Amino acid sequence: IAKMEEKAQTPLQEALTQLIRQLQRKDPNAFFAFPVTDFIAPGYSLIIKRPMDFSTMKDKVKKEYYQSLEELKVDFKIMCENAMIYNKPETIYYKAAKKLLHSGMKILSPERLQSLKQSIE
Ligand SMILES: CC(=O)c1cc(-c2ccccn2)c2ncccn12
Repeated sequence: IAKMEEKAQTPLQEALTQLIRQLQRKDPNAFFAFPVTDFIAPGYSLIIKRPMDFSTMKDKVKKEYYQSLEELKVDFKIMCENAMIYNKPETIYYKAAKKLLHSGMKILSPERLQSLKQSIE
């Protein structure tokens, strides 16, 4: 059976993987773990033009799509904003997104990213 070869992560990929781990801890219900389907959210793909979730972010890290830490921050904000667009304010998903966005902005603060960037160079 072919052994799945693990490719060594670059310093940037390492940092991105760590950040996603920290962010996902703030989503204990795993509402943001996987893409939202039209099955669980009727009409989702018609309303949300740029879907995003943590599994997609991890895939982008693996495929070296992200060239900077800021690009992860962009996707994270889109993910949270999508949930606050599709879901009504009184829903658990809207409230979870608002809370996640708030916690995430601390984890992805300019100061934190700047010091992380210096450690990668
Ligand atoms: C993130 C989001 O908008 C979301 C996640 C979910 C979700 C995620 C995991 C398990 C169940 N539901 C969801 N369900 C209905 C409507 C919206 N959502």
